[in-house]
Amino acid sequence: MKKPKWVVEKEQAKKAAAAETVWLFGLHAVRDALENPNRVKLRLMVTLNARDKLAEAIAAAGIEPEIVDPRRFSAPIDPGSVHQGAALEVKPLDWGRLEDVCVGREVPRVILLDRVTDPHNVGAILRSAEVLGASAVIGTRHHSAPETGALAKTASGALERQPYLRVRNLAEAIVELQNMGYLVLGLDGEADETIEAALVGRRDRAVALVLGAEGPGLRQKTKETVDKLVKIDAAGGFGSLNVSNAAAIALYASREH
Ligand SMILES: C[S@@+](CC[C@H](N)C(=O)[O-])C[C@H]1O[C@@H](n2cnc3c(N)ncnc32)[C@H](O)[C@@H]1O
Repeated sequence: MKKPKWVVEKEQAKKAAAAETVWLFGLHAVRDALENPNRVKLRLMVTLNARDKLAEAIAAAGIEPEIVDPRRFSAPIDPGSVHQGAALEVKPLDWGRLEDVCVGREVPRVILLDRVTDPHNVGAILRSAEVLGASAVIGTRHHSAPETGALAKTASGALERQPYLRVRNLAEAIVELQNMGYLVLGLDGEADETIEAALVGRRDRAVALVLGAEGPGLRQKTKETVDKLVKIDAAGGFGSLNVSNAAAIALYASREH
């Protein structure tokens, strides 16, 4: 019996967390990784059709592709995935330390994820973070989505450009950001104050936005460590947003308008 997609993704994430290499797939994700000079590329598998579509990027990367019959493409990547005839084995990117990616921009915005495990959500957050000009997305080393093909595909190239760091301890990272001068806001649908109200007169400050996991939301320790809990005002008065939608809205609301 075919395994459900979420089971396959969970297994992949477990393997990716332990493995030294990752398979990226899909034309967009593979092209952007091929074009990234900082990416260590190990093996490229393509159909003839995909090779033609990726010709420029393949030439620029100087990698010899292995041509694969489209009907036999499943190995070594997840058979259920939409690979579009292209898969690239890479080493995960190394973005360095928190202080390397969270300083340097004039008015930085950073997103922190408190155990967000769904690779599609993290991929979508990376994509929004890049579009909306965030400096970095920070997750936790354990219990958060590692770099996988599914994440890269949803990020649609943003994984190559948007720093994605996974730290050992989120509360410590929050304190580190506070020491760097960041105002750290925890996003919580039950908070009393809106994000807009919390930012009145503070838009020129560096801001970090902390979002919670799909089921449990922010952990108690995270709630106690942030400077303030804020909500995105829900017009309907009930229900919560998907975490990637909440991240995009919060990021947009926190910008210097
Ligand atoms: C699906 S929600 C989790 C819902 C969870 N039951 C809770 O109590 O927070 C995932 C994350 O998205 C963010 N979020 C969703 N809706 C929000 C809202 N209206 N205001 C602020 N943050 C929200 C929060 O960070 C939340 O932890």
